[in-house]
Amino acid sequence: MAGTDTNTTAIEWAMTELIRNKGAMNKLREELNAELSLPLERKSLIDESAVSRLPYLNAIVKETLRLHPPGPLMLPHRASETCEVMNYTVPEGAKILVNVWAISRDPTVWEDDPTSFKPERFIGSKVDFRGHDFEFLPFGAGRRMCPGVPLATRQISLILAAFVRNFDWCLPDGKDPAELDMSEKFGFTLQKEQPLLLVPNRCSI
Ligand code: HEM
Repeated sequence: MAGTDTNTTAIEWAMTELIRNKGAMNKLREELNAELSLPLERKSLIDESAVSRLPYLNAIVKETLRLHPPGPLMLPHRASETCEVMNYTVPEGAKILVNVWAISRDPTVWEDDPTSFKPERFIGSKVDFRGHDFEFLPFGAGRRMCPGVPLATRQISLILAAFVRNFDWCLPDGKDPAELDMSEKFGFTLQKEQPLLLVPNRCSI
């Protein structure tokens, strides 16, 4: 699946959600300013080692991957032998597509308003994307799980942190974020149908 479309799609969706959820954007900026407040750090790019000290940023990355998994059907798998899954027979050789998009919005698993962007649901939660929590599989699971997880999560976190720490963002022409078109373009990756257009203003601090 590889890492350009997937990473850019995740960052675009994260910024889309943050621009619509001012509270989350402000909370992230507060966390970044509090954690990275040394004068030297303030001037430099955000260091990779800082990411582990930023729980709200990590929660935002997870919540974005939950609501907008860049690989909505993972990659096709093939059953190596006939097996029974929940009273269904899956014949040997069948092509299997796992609907990660639907699983990560399933109201029987995600009870707290599953279609809303709420990074807080991951604060204090052990649910992770390492392939052990089957309700949250943005990178797949098992032997063919995405090998790019460490690179992807670092890149997405660092880019988002740099965006939010250094700039105030708004929509062009004073457009109201509530009116943003949230349509998805279904394909190999789950892109935004209308690309996100934002105007950056340099932050004063
Ligand atoms: C947000 C970013 C990314 C997401 C959501 C993502 C998601 C996925 C998913 C769902 C799969 C299929 C897993 C399965 O079928 O069990 C996959 C496979 C793969 N990904 Fe990623 N990926 C991302 C970034 C990357 C990056 C950065 C790289 C490499 C630098 C990468 C390389 C690969 C490769 C090589 C495979 C095929 C693995 C195999 O078939 O054995 N991915 N990815």
